[in-house]
Amino acid sequence: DPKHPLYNEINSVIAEHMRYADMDPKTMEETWPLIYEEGDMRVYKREIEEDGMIVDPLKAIHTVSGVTGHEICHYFYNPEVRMDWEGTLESTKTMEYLSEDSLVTYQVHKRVWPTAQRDTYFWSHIRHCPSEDDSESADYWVVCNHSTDYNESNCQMVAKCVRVLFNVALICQTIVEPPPAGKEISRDNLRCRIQYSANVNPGGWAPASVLRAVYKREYPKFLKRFTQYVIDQTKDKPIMF
Ligand SMILES: O=S(=O)(CCO)c1ccc(-c2ccc(C3CCCC3)c([C@@H]3C[C@@H]3c3ccccn3)c2)cc1
Repeated sequence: DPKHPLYNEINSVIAEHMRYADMDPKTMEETWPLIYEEGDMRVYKREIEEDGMIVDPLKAIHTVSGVTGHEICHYFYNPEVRMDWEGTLESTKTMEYLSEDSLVTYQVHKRVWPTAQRDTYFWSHIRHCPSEDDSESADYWVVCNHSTDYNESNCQMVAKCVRVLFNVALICQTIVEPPPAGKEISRDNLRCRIQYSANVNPGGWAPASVLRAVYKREYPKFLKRFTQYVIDQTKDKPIMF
């Protein structure tokens, strides 16, 4: 029985993202042009236009030491800390908690000259996908942010903003190097493999050259800033497995 009106939609969007989980860099590079590489971070992008709109899908694979997938997803999902790490936002407002793992948010992005200011209205969902008993499958934590029009009429929107439509997923896998026998697991034994995918439709006219420059500049910056934020927030805290 659907727990709330978006329950079924969320389930099918998550299932779709999980189908593409675990893209290894080899397979990626065959079909996704690499646009940025720094340390363990690789950012890939395809150039796609839909009725004259730049809708370039983006995928990033990153490995971050010292944190778990649960911690990465916890801070990515938590609306209370969004402004602490999201440098491109002017405002964020939690409109409604659908359950403790699903909520609806309205955000206004900082204007990207010369384009009109953008806003987003989306559901967020956080989920732990444990590996099955056969332990073939891996253990994932997932957060998905997806545009919606659910109860939009209740939302006081900022005038003149162009609505961006998007579908974003953050899929994380924790790798634990077992510590010496009898020793407790410390953050030195942790690595988190992150797969970030973003499909963003800018929602209205924007010059292709400007958009592609923004994508190329903003995504790596965004991923670096967010992952560093989680490292800083968790370093003196007990590990969230
Ligand atoms: O990971 S999330 O779910 C985190 C929720 O806060 C998310 C991240 C980014 C966006 C996003 C929204 C608008 C725009 C553009 C479109 C025209 C003018 C602004 C962009 C462009 C790609 C560039 C960009 C990338 C990263 C950060 C900010 N800017 C991205 C949406 C959601």
